[in-house]
Amino acid sequence: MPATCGSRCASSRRCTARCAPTTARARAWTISSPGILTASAFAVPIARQLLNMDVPQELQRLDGSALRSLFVFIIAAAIFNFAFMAMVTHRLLGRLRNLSERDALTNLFNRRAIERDLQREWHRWQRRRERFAVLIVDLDHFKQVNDTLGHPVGDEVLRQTAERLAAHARETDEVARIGGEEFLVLLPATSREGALRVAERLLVQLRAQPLGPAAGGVRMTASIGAALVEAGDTDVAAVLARADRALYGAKSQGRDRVVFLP
Ligand SMILES: Nc1nc2c(ncn2[C@@H]2O[C@H](COP(=O)(O)OP(=O)(O)OP(=O)(O)O)[C@@H](O)[C@H]2O)c(=O)[nH]1
Repeated sequence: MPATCGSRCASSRRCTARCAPTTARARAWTISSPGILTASAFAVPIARQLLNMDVPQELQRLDGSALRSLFVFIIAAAIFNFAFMAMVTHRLLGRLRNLSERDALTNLFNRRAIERDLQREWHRWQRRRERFAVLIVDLDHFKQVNDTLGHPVGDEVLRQTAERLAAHARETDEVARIGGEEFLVLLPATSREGALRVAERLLVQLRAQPLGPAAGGVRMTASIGAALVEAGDTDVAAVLARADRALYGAKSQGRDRVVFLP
């Protein structure tokens, strides 16, 4: 278990609020506005040049219908260019967003993304009294895998563990990698019993089958600290602190188990 576990929730960086619905548009504007301003700065002198230009003799000789065709062609080319650039920008923004929200090794949500979603659930809880639970899942004795089979196999263990967690969480739950061998499962709109059922299922799925050959065929277990949002909680950090303490309890009681606090 990382040494920082106990202090995690005291950190304001971990629990920073990000308001999901408005940020995507705000981010897109922040990224594209310098481009728009630069383009405008160039557009004015270029337009002046064009207005001052003499019409070439070849163009002067064109009749009405040829001029119309040329005009239509120029407009069509401009529209095509605009649509193409808009599509490229849209794809790039999508990729950027994906990169900023995903863990590079496992492709699960990263800490930043799950913090945003934790805040969203916190607001739901405050507005509608909809309870959410968190599970902190920490692999047992993972260091031994690295020490005996090497770091690349350790990485594969993390990847395959991530796949199993994601495959056996509920459709509406979110799984994130928040540290080396530590994962967080966010369970929206749930009860203590519901969260316990999911936690037990994840433990069974991890220990039931050894991982694949690329992960050394090792059989991994995990310890889970679980917590449900309570009336006395002042923020998300309070819930995470309880899950952290529960995880510590699961480790000290012998690992491969879930402990629920309070
Ligand atoms: N392969 C690999 N190892 C990592 C990564 N991130 C962290 N680690 C290793 O994970 C190990 C975690 O060790 P510990 O915190 O002692 O945890 P543990 O061995 O699972 O022990 P318990 O949690 O107490 O059961 C350390 O050896 C880290 O170097 C990673 O991305 N890839």
